Amino acid sequence: MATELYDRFDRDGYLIVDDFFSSSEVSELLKAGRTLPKQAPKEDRSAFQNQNRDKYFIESGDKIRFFFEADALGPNNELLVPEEYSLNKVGHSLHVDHPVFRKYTFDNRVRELCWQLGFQRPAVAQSMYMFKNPNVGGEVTSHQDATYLYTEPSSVVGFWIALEDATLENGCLKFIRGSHKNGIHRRFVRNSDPSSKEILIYDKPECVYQMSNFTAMPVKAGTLVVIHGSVVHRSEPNRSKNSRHAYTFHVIETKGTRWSADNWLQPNEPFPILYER
Ligand SMILES: O=C(O)CCC(=O)C(=O)O
Ligand SMILES: [Fe+2]
Repeated sequence: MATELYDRFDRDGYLIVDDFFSSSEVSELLKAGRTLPKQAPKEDRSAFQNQNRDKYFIESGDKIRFFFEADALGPNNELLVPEEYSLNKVGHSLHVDHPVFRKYTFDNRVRELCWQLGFQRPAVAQSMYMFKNPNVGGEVTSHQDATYLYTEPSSVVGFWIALEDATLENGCLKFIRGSHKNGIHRRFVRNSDPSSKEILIYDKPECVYQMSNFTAMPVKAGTLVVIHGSVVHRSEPNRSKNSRHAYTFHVIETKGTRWSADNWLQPNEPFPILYER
């Protein structure tokens, strides 16, 4: 592949595509996202931070499930903030089970971009709506997406679409430019120890990355950020008054690759494909 777009992605490990969705399309996605908190469970609130011990997370691959911000819940899981500001994210089957998110995930512009990146038979493995709400919106610690969504050989690419302006104040994405060239540093896998309470574990300790190596990527609503599976990225907590909603989904190559049996996400049906070359 010798497109300029591919060359930039290959050099940096990420790609910024301005105005990927129009403002009226962004409004439709935002409206769908803003109705999600009303559908969240009123009891049995599962904070995102409890994912290791939580079956709620591991079973969410083919469901629309709700993950609360730790700072939004009190000791008895009561809401400490208004319902609309309480969620960290919703995942992981919006691209299958929600008509609006399905429509934009399987949009021809997404297919075209996958084509330009060289995908042969791309499929969508998962999707998430990220809220990053004012005050409570937590940090996303430095990571590589291939740690969580691993194919052999690695092929995952994230599509992250800002539905509100992402700024330095509300926790825009930050990247270590070029870090996708240095391999996958650790994996998040199903625990083979049946006696352990932890269903999912990391196979290696947390990596330490130099904060000064990160480049912040503030973007306008409607911008697509394409994220290489091996590029190190993060986002800071939102301590501002503005939310930072985003819709994100992950594409994998299904031709000539194998989905890892160790991944937390194990599909009951084949992942839906975008096209076959
Ligand atoms: O929305 C964020 O802050 C992080 C999202 C992310 O890491 C991803 O979509 O891969
Ligand atoms: Fe990520």
